[in-house]
Amino acid sequence: MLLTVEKLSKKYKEHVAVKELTLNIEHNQCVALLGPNGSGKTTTLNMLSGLLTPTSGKIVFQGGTTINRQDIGFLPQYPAFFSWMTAIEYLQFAGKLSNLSKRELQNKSNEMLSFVGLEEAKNKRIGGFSGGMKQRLGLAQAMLHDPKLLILDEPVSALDPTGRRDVLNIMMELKKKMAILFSTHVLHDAEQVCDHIIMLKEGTVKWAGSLDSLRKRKIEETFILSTEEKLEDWIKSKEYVKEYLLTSPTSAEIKLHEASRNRLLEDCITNHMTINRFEVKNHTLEDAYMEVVNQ
Ligand SMILES: Nc1ncnc2c1ncn2[C@@H]1O[C@H](COP(=O)(O)OP(=O)(O)OP(=O)(O)O)[C@@H](O)[C@H]1O
Repeated sequence: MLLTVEKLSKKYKEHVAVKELTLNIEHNQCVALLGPNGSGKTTTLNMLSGLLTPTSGKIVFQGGTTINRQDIGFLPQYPAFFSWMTAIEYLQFAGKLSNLSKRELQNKSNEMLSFVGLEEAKNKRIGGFSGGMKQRLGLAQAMLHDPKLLILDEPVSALDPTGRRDVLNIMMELKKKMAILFSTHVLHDAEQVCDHIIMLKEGTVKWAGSLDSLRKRKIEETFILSTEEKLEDWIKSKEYVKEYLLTSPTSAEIKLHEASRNRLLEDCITNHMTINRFEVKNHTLEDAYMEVVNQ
């Protein structure tokens, strides 16, 4: 195991931002930390990257109790750049914190800039860079010392679709070489690059596992009913209807109490309703995600 986190908590005064969080990351695994705003993602990543001291709990990195900064690459949510520096100057400046020799740093900086597609912009000032270029430069900086774990805080959230695609593509390449833990509040972004997700809500893990197991999670059957008649009053009067959502005055998504599927259909027929549609709704990954989040 590359990283094991046990019962990690962080309190800001009386406010518990992260509560007894437990997670594991294997070598070369790509994991998305998924959660709405304020769920504790940044606080967690800052603790794992050594920027923030936990209130309690344990972080075990490669079997040791101290985090070796050399083994971790970190891209914060809002990286600070000096706009007057050029891309290559920035990498050389940031790389001084690593143990690379001057020559190694020179070679590595050039290699990383070409890896993130900034070769041609390497002598340009960062002040003129787009958001996507800045994020790619931030990635180059985080990878400069060949870390074993790359921690990225919302790496694509602030980017336009092209910038998003570029960064996700770079992450696809990087995950062949190292483990990645990145935060996002967008399920679709998680789906693009990783196989594992950890869902956070109000500072606790709501669910953790592979995307495939989330997809296969058995979730309550929902029926789609569409008729010529207005539905609301009719649905309300049926005691076997557990929940419903009107998608139009004549269409609804309905959850039923057990074994009442036939009753719903029978009732429609007995009432001489004109059925346009009656089917089981196909659940998407998003539905499974929402069900877990709302539990
Ligand atoms: N320095 C701080 N002092 C006090 N409270 C804080 C501090 N930093 C974060 N919090 C609170 O802790 C909770 C978790 O915040 P955190 O930034 O970790 O969440 P997040 O999931 O990263 O959110 P976002 O997606 O908005 O970045 C929030 O309720 C936030 O208001």
